[in-house]
Amino acid sequence: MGLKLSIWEQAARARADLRLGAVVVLVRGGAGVLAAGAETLPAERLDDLREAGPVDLAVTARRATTLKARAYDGDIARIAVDADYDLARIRATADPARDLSDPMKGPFHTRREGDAGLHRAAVRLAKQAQLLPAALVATLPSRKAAEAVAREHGLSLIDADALLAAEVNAIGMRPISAARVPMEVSERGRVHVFRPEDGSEEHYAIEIGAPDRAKPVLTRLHSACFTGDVLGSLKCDCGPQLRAAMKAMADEGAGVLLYLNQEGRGIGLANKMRAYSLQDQGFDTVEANHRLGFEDDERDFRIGGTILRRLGYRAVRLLTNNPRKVGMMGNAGLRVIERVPLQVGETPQNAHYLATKAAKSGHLL
Ligand SMILES: Nc1nc2c(ncn2[C@@H]2O[C@H](COP(=O)(O)OP(=O)(O)OP(=O)(O)O)[C@@H](O)[C@H]2O)c(=O)[nH]1
Ligand SMILES: [Zn+2]
Repeated sequence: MGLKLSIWEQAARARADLRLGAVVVLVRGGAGVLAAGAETLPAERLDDLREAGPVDLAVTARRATTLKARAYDGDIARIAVDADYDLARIRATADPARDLSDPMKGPFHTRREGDAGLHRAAVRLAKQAQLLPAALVATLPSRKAAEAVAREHGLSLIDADALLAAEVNAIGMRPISAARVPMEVSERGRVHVFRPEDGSEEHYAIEIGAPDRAKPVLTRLHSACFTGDVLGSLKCDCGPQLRAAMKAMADEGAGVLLYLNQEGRGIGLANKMRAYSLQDQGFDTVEANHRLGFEDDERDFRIGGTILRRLGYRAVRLLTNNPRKVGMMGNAGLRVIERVPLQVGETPQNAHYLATKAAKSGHLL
């Protein structure tokens, strides 16, 4: 029957479940677990997890470093949640907000026996759901037992290997709608909305002027920055970059702006504000992401390449200072004929931020 959910559909549903505080079931080989977001799980469900089996808090190796917990599983650490751990302590372990004012209550016991594949998938789902990258994981006796729990309680059931494998392929993008939007910089504007086939956030392509598909088009891959784009925040250079890119396209008579909903370099606005709060405590933009348990950049720029190809473009002149964007466009089958620097909007408030990106994230000055 065609009613069976695809791995994308299962993952989209599980992301929504985690955001709500619901428990999902993950299976791999003969093993199965219950998994939940450390940030969202209600207190009464922690007792249910404990009844089901031994509970771990799965965090990234980045977060484990801050906690001084040993990560035996490469990118993941499995912290044993002892019986005396309450939810407040679990959340304080996952959330760095009070690392300084309320220093960690370690030492932590991290597991090294057994396999972390299910924990890795749980953290991956939490990241995709734009929650703190930390998951509570209760190990069940077997895959069969896990499947029975999923059936009995109507919980989402996902194969962990299929979830992690699905990310390897670039996501398909469906064009949904498009219309003319005259703008201040150019009366000839056209906004296209694309919907990813994995049910994640929509992205936009804005054609300015009259781009010729036979020639390399002036292009900007812009990641959403609510604070910079909308509020005019002085902490970053996003707003000035956005406007300068649009003006360059208008001056040239043609260009494509890709407005990608990857707020906070892919961690979402809630986590970005957590990162800003850490920056208020003295950490730089990269350290703040790491303390939260994220990489400094969690974006997948293949999205932009896929959209450009759908629109019929094959070669670009890319407005950016970020060499990773150039590399990823190449991976998505777009030829980058030229990198066009985009250095605007330096303020006293963002000078340190820009210097950090140059020193630690490879941005070109
Ligand atoms: N996590 C995090 N994200 C931030 C911070 N400051 C800005 N951002 C996000 O960074 C992204 C802006 O990056 P871009 O300007 O697209 O890209 P870039 O990597 O700086 O490369 P350029 O093309 O050279 O501008 C947006 O998604 C912002 O929301 C921060 O301190 N922490
Ligand atoms: Zn910004």
